[in-house]
Amino acid sequence: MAIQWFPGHMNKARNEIKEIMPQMDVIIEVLDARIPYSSENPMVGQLRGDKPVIKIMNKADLADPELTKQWMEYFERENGVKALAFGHDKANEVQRINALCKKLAPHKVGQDKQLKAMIMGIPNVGKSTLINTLAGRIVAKTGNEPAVTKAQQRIKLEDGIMLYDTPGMLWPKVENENSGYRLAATGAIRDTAINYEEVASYTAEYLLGAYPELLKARYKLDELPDCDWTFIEMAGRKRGCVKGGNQVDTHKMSEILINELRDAVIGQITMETPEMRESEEEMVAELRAQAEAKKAAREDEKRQRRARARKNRR
Ligand SMILES: Nc1nc2c(ncn2[C@@H]2O[C@H](COP(=O)(O)OP(=O)(O)OP(=O)(O)O)[C@@H](O)[C@H]2O)c(=O)[nH]1
Repeated sequence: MAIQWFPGHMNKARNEIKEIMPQMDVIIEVLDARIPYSSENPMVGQLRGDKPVIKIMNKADLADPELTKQWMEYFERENGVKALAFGHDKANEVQRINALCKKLAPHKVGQDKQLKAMIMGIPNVGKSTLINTLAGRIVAKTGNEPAVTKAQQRIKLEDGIMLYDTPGMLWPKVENENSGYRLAATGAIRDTAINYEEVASYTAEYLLGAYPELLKARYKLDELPDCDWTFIEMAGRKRGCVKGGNQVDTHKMSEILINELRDAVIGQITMETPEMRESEEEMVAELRAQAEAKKAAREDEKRQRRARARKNRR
């Protein structure tokens, strides 16, 4: 599934971040705890240099607590990275972020000093909600639709911290098709850009492997389906998604599955593990290398053709 969704303000954001990054003391990266790999912004890795990063595993109330723990340990193995998990109730967490910022940039703590923290995150991870909680007032617009945050702003927090907000960003091209499905399933991609049936099929296959009992219980299935489409069939009938000719309305059942996954009514589900990240990164690197080799071969062929033409002209 190719993702055709890249608002122009995201390009602008990249340039803005590049420009202000050198002044920053700490980067706060907001992730969706259900997809910690796919909701990572590649710009953080590309532009951070050796700046400390706090990874916020947001929406942890919707995610699998055991996997959230594993992800945090995994992230913290990287130099200068700390991870915190936040759910809906963020008010109690403000002190934890402030204290961590200060711990990571102690040279910016004290009278007349200002610690600059940049907050980054792909659309709809809950960045604005977190900013409002940190600020203790409404400074950022929140909403359930991705790409609500559009302009950059600075927010003065207590304790001498200046928070730099950046517009929501998704990367220019999602090279990993599986990430595309998971971003769509959890709601990071606009609904108009997704094919419900494809996303539901991917989701059902993943859930059958990782959380079969939750699926069985939620959809009151007597037995475990053997594949994604058997699941859509069985669950569709249980839910009364049937149209003319006693056919299952697969589109309707697909919508139900995705909406129930997003609302966590199936259970606390995480769609990625650190192992998946490792293997998919390898796959992406391989695909990239293959594409580059193909491009080099094409250019080589062109060069040879030009050389032959020159020779023939002589
Ligand atoms: N369950 C749950 N929902 C959350 C949490 N944090 C935010 N949300 C919801 O997620 C949705 C998106 O939140 P926003 O704060 O608008 O997200 P954003 O990252 O600023 O989005 P953009 O403006 O598109 O960049 C809203 O419906 C929030 O209520 C959380 O910790 N748990």
